[in-house]
Amino acid sequence: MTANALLLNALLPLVAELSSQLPETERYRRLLAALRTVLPADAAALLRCERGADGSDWLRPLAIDGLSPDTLGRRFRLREHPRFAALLAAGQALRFPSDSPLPDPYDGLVAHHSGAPLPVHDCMGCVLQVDGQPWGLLTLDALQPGSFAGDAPLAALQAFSNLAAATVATAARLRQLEQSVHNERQRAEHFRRHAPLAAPRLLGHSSAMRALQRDIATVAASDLAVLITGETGVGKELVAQALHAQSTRADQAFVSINCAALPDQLVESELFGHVRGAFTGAVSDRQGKFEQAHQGTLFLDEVGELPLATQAKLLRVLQSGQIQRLGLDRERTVDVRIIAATNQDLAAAVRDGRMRADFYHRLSVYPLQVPPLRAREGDVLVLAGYFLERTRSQFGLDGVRLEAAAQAALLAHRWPGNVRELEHCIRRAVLHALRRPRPPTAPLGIHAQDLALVPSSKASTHPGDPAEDPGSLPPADPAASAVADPTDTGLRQAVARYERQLVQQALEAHGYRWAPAARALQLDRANLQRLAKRLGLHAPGSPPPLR
Ligand SMILES: Nc1ncnc2c1ncn2[C@@H]1O[C@H](COP(=O)(O)OP(=O)(O)OP(=O)(O)O)[C@@H](O)[C@H]1O
Repeated sequence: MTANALLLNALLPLVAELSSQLPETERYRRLLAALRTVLPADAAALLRCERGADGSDWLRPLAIDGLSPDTLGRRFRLREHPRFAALLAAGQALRFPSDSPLPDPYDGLVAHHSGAPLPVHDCMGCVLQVDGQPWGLLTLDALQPGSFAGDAPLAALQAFSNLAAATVATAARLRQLEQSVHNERQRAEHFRRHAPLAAPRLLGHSSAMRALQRDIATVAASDLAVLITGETGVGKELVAQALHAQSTRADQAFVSINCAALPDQLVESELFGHVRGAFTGAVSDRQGKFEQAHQGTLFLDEVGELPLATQAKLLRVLQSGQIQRLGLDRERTVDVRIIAATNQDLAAAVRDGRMRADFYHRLSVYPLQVPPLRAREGDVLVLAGYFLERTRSQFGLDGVRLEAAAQAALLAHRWPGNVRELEHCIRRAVLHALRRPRPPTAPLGIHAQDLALVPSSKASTHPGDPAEDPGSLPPADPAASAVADPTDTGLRQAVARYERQLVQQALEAHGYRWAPAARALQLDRANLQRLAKRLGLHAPGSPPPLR
């Protein structure tokens, strides 16, 4: 193989490795290994030029090959090492005569030769220039005199050094780029956490909503704990955001936690944080939601789901303002405003012993009731328009029109899943309407049947009837709820079909939320999820499959 081919063979993998995730030390080590395949030597080193605080110049080994490992811990002061100084001054590849009287910086450090000083040997090196400045040095030592004789080794070293310098420069740029991407991400994350929450659009002109808006404005300015109640999907989280956005804490964090979404063992660690080793799996220190919300607002969603023991701890935090990370003795003071929400009857939960009375009273200093959608006269169309517009722009449609019969159907429906149900219904209706052929420029018309609403659902308006109670199933569609005739299909299939209807109805009734649907079916959430999966039902939160 020619010298050039050898050089190319050694360098190509180096260039390829530039884009890999190799740590810097490994990259440099491979660079030296490649150098030694081009130019056989007993020792090679890559050293970085550095300037000390006192202005003196130093060389720090970055990678070594054939030198004792402790070399990596040394630093060479330039003025004490005339060979290094000569290499830097030369600005190009330089070979020292075998009998050069200049002391060798690697005396006693060559791995296969423990003696010092080194005997007569061959030594050459070359400076790596990056952006016109000396960046470092490559050095090669061969114990056999004459190893580097002739012009070829010098030329090869020079060519290698030029490419190595380019490699180093590119690696440095990649690192800078990674660093700036990392910094940008951190800034964005910081901004996301601390940016003032844009006041959410709490749509609705009904008198019930106007009263709620007034209540929000009244209590927002205070630091009182607020308990937001209302059926599932009425917009409790939106109300919490509105409270925060109108409070004096608006430019601080709004942190939310869904108390139903976490297993009991994790809730406390999520709320209060933990230190490394506090429990199995706590591999590092972690801030809890309270610390994240310091000076801001903490929103405890589905607060009725908190275990009793956690309620007691939370109560202490609310009274003292002191939190303690799991596994740490020390307490820290936090300044957090609590807003909690629930779709349960917490007073009943207190009576049943599922909620501590003291915790309940502490939370409900200022209760806010969000009205169900059916109690907001006319708002359903305002909201439908808003969701239609959002879906239109998501799907890149020119125009979407709600036909008169569809408007009437929306107004007639009782909306047990409230605004969330409406949101899903509109998205599903648009998808449904899109399946109909239409002239390319015509706006998409949403017909009543696209909404797939159950017309009988307004029938009952008495308090306490199934539709008033978010825990119950909505009135059933006669077609959907007819029990499958087992003689048609066999018992097993008929039962599966019936199960599927019940689960589907419960999910729809509860805005496709697992927890309340599971409660209504008297199952626990995990069992319901397994059952829905087995029955081939879609996940809550995603629009249901088209019928
Ligand atoms: N007045 C409103 N204006 C605009 N969007 C609304 C309004 N009320 C609710 N929404 C939307 O409806 C959906 C459900 O609202 P949200 O999650 O706040 O309900 P929730 O009462 O907290 O539900 P859950 O009890 O299930 O936790 C969200 O997408 C929310 O943005």
